[in-house]
Amino acid sequence: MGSTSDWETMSRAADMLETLSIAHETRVVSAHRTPDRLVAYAREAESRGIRVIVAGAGGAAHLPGMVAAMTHLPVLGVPVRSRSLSGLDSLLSIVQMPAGVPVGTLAIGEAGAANAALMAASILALTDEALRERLVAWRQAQTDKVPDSPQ
Ligand SMILES: Nc1c(C(=O)O)ncn1[C@@H]1O[C@H](COP(=O)(O)O)[C@@H](O)[C@H]1O
Repeated sequence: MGSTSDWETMSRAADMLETLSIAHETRVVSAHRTPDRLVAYAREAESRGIRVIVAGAGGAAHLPGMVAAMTHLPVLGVPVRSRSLSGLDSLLSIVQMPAGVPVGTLAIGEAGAANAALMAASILALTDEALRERLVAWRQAQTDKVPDSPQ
């Protein structure tokens, strides 16, 4: 994430990864404030064994796109809700990538963060049968919790 202030949102992704027993790390990396850290993180991620990167940022959210420019790993972007423009700025900054450098962009805020983790799980489950089973079970539990009437 671009700032510690994003953690309230991005912790939803970490919680979901925890729930699905997916190994993960959390880092604060900013294209604007820590550009050298960004370059090192993006360039070294694949060789460190990372398989999917979830990048959350708000406002002028260049982080996901810059990471995607420097790695061949899948990058999932989460637009964090901003104070001034409620995250519309974050969304547009992340989603409007030029052709050739994709960022899989999720919804603004907590739902987007949780869904980024679920999307990462789906990607990883393609080559991990045990994870696929945990993901299917989680989805089924979600379905089972939905009442068929409001009262
Ligand atoms: N969008 C970016 C980037 C980046 O894109 O690299 N780095 C920080 N930020 C964002 O600035 C917002 C305000 O940050 P502060 O709360 O630290 O002032 C955060 O949502 C962060 O993601």
